Amino acid sequence: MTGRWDGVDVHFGEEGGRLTYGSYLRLGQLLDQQRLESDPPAHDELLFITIHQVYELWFKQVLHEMTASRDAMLSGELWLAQHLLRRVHTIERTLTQQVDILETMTPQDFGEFRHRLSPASGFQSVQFREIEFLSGAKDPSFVKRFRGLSEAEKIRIQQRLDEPTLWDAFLVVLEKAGFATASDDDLYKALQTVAGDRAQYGAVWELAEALLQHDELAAAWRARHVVMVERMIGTKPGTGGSSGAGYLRSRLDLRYYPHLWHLRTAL
Ligand code: HEM
Ligand SMILES: N[C@@H](CC(=O)c1ccccc1NC=O)C(=O)O
Repeated sequence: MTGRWDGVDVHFGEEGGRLTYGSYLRLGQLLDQQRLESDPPAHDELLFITIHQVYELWFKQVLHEMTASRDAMLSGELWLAQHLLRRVHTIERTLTQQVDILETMTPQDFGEFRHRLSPASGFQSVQFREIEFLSGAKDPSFVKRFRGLSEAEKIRIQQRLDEPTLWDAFLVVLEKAGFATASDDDLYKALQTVAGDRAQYGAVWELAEALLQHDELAAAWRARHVVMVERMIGTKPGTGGSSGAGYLRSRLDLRYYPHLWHLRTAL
């Protein structure tokens, strides 16, 4: 296609000759990654795969932003740290809303291919566990429970166990602002002072709020996921070998930043 722009002929989509929409976004590879297990194909299995792949793409983005936010805290760039966390919040809201799409699938239609999925389950999502670890909830017992990880995945998850979390980085922020954080008492004193003097500690307060928001949104996803599970499979055990909804309910009280929640009672 040819057009005119400021008197210059432009051949739309041909600038540079090589890069195209599809080649830039690797659509050939991306759109060839949805392979059904069911045979004959169950109609809803494409939706199930697509939803999970979209989740994993957003998990990758969330890890990218959380890592940069953690590093920004460590180097004292507080505005950037909260800015990136706000982007994470927006993605997290989208991830919870996506449950609506999957819930257009009925239990009967899920039942057409569910038996093919065992022993796979969301339990084995490495990026999901990386997000938990980087947030602050490091639980090495999950690493042992993974099966069939690639070498690259093993290295990645171990690295997440070894590196500082968002919470570690926030403690560094408090220390650089002049607070002691060694004991719980020190920490609550610091958080109270920040909360009570936002004129002076506005950037630190905003960061604490952004962390709490991340925690709340993760809890909202867990709550939404378990209700979806009850709707889909009732109290059946999970394909991943857990009790199913019972196991998922046992994780609902998980909080990344219990100190920030505890503080609310004192505000
Ligand atoms: C029909 C829809 C779904 C059902 C019935 C379902 C069911 C379950 C069950 C029963 C478990 C416990 C592990 C086991 O299988 O024994 C589980 C864990 C999990 N699922 Fe799903 N799930 C669904 C959709 C999703 C989606 C869309 C995601 C997004 C990635 C997801 C991510 C996870 C994660 C990360 C875990 C591990 C949670 C943890 O250990 O705290 N699930 N799911
Ligand atoms: N665990 C689910 C199956 C399931 O949802 C699933 C299976 C394979 C890969 C990802 C899954 N998603 C979340 O667990 C079930 O027990 O029905």
